[in-house]
Amino acid sequence: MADWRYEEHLRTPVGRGDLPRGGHDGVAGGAACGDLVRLVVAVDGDRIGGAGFVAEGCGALTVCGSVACELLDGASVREAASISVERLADGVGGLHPGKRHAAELVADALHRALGTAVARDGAPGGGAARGTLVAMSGGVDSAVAALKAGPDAVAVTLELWRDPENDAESSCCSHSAVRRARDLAHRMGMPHLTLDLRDAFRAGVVEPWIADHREGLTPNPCVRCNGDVRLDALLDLADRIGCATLTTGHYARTTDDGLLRLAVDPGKDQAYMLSGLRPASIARLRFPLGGLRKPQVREIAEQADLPVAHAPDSQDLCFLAGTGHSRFLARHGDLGDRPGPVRDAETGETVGEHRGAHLYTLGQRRGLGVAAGEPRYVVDTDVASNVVTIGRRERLLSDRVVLRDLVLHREPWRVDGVKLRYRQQPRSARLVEAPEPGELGRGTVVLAEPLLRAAPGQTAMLLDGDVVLGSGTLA
Ligand SMILES: Nc1ncnc2c1ncn2[C@@H]1O[C@H](COP(=O)(O)OP(=O)(O)OP(=O)(O)O)[C@@H](O)[C@H]1O
Repeated sequence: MADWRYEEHLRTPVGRGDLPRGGHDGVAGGAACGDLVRLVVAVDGDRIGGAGFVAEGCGALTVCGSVACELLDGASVREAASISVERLADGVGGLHPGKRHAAELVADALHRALGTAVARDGAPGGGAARGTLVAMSGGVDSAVAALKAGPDAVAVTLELWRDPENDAESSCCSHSAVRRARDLAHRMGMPHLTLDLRDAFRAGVVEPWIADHREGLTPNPCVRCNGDVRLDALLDLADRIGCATLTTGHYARTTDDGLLRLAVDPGKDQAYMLSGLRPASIARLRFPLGGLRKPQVREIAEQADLPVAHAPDSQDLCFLAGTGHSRFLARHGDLGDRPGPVRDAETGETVGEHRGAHLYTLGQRRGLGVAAGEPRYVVDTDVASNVVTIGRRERLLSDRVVLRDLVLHREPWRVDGVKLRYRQQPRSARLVEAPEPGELGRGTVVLAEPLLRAAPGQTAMLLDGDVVLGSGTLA
């Protein structure tokens, strides 16, 4: 027999149709399952100012919406962010497994609404700062970072990408990753917020990535995402929720004077992805994994019984998961295949056909479809004439790299190393031309030994030993 509370919520639902003015929407469900819930939450300072919902579909959805509104009544933002699927189900003495779906949808709608309400109306600098804001992607690294975050931590997951064809569901950008992260945080007893950054991500990361391909560049969207999109939004949220610092699962370290430092594990180091950050942002970041190696991280996760202890590492750009590079450009950037000639740099002859110059990058060796005795590399791509030129390795060797949009946080003479690709160890180098520290400009790096040229659009990270002094973009 159903719990009396279930019947009570069904008969007289709390907050049904009673949507607070000035509140923010969270919607979950839809045509696929026939259940749809819209929850509206208003935030006043660090408390919930009001909550209401409308639901279409099964009765359990109305019941869970009603339980959510009851729990939200008079709650602080942190208490609201702690409302888990379990709490919703417990509110009616447990739910039949077939009805759990309703609690999950209501939790999705609630946390979407709450995240938007806090991001827009939360009190900046309100209350004494306590604890850290932990960025959880649903993967093992950020779960372990969360374990090490200390008391009063609040977790947040960014919803960055949702494709109409659902193609990135397995990646850290996707909605299933948001659910996974929220469940993990709630298991650890941590409040969790969802922040919908899809518009900013599309405008600030995906569109420029497509535009760069159109121009024949090889962009680095992770650097842009970390710098301009997600960390700024996360630090703003930290202010609004009353957290002094931001903790992430990046493999990187910081120095006492506010600069980035390479991680202990060279195979996992992610300082490159963060090298565009301003020192003011770096000073607020905490990287608990910077001194650990990946097997140690998995061991910690296993000991804590985290279900993601053996989750695979993310391999590709998050928004490409399940789609692939060329298909994504065709679908989202109208940059379909455009066959053209592959020329040999030595002879000038056409030696094959490529799929579109925008799909190739300097230094690329595989996927050229050209049989030659000795290895051939892409030595030039020209999107205007749609020609890809290949040649011997020596054609790509260079000891000079020109950078644009270069920013240094210390004097140029300190630079003694550079990293030109994510998966490349730092190389000895010095700067012979550079803007003043803190100013944006052009610069020239001279390498101690010639190196295969990296593609225009890639990031160059400048180092003094293992300390990151700044970064620029290959011109
Ligand atoms: N969607 C997201 N929401 C919140 N934080 C995120 C998100 N994606 C990444 N992060 C944060 O950035 C860090 C580095 O992200 P990256 O995409 O490189 O993940 P990763 O190394 O695969 O880590 P994880 O195992 O936590 O997914 C994560 O550990 C996490 O702290």
